[in-house]
Amino acid sequence: MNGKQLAAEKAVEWIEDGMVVGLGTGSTAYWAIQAIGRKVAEGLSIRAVATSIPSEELARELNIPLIPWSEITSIDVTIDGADEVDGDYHLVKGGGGALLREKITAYASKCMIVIVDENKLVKQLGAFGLPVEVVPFAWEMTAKHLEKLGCKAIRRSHSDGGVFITDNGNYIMDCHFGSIQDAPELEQKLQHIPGIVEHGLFIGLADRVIIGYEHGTVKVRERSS
Ligand SMILES: O=C(CO)[C@H](O)[C@H](O)COP(=O)(O)O
Repeated sequence: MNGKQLAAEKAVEWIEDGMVVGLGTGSTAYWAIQAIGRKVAEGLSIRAVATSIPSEELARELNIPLIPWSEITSIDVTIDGADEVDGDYHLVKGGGGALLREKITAYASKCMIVIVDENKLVKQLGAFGLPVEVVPFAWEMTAKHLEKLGCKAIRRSHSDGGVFITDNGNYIMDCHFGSIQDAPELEQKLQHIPGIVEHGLFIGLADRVIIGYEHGTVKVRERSS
């Protein structure tokens, strides 16, 4: 098992019968969805919501019962990956472009479990370009406002050059800060720019971080509230 799979297998231990579960997005969340699918096949009774169309499709393939958002008031536990995690449980997310649905899901969750391999742990956020979802209207202007915060903002494309469009019909600007000195302060600044739908800084949302190491061990870190 690689570090991502180890973390995912550990995380599903927190899922109990009757829970509403949030399914994350990405190559680490993939392993968690697989493990949940296995448990459902063995008789675990849960209901789930997904953070992206690919995760929803995977859940369907594995017969994980999905429910509409209109039928729930909160989520018991969400298991999702991250692109960067610092020592204060601040995250950068959105490498897979699903940050808006991921943040809606994390915010609605009683417990957000973040699963990563050791490569995602950082002293300071920002080496990974911060994904910011923006509406297509006047996106060039929104990019200029983003760059005033000290980054280089690049509209995300596919390898064939086509513009990346999110599940919500928006663009992603990857904002290269190099290092983010004060993530909560940057979060506040981002809230004020019109045109931004959501950004990939997750502050105060992660409750537990599970780290899988290549040599086969797993560490669990709990955030004290
Ligand atoms: O935020 C995400 C998708 O929007 C992912 O959780 C993040 O990009 C980590 O992905 P991976 O587990 O593939 O490294």
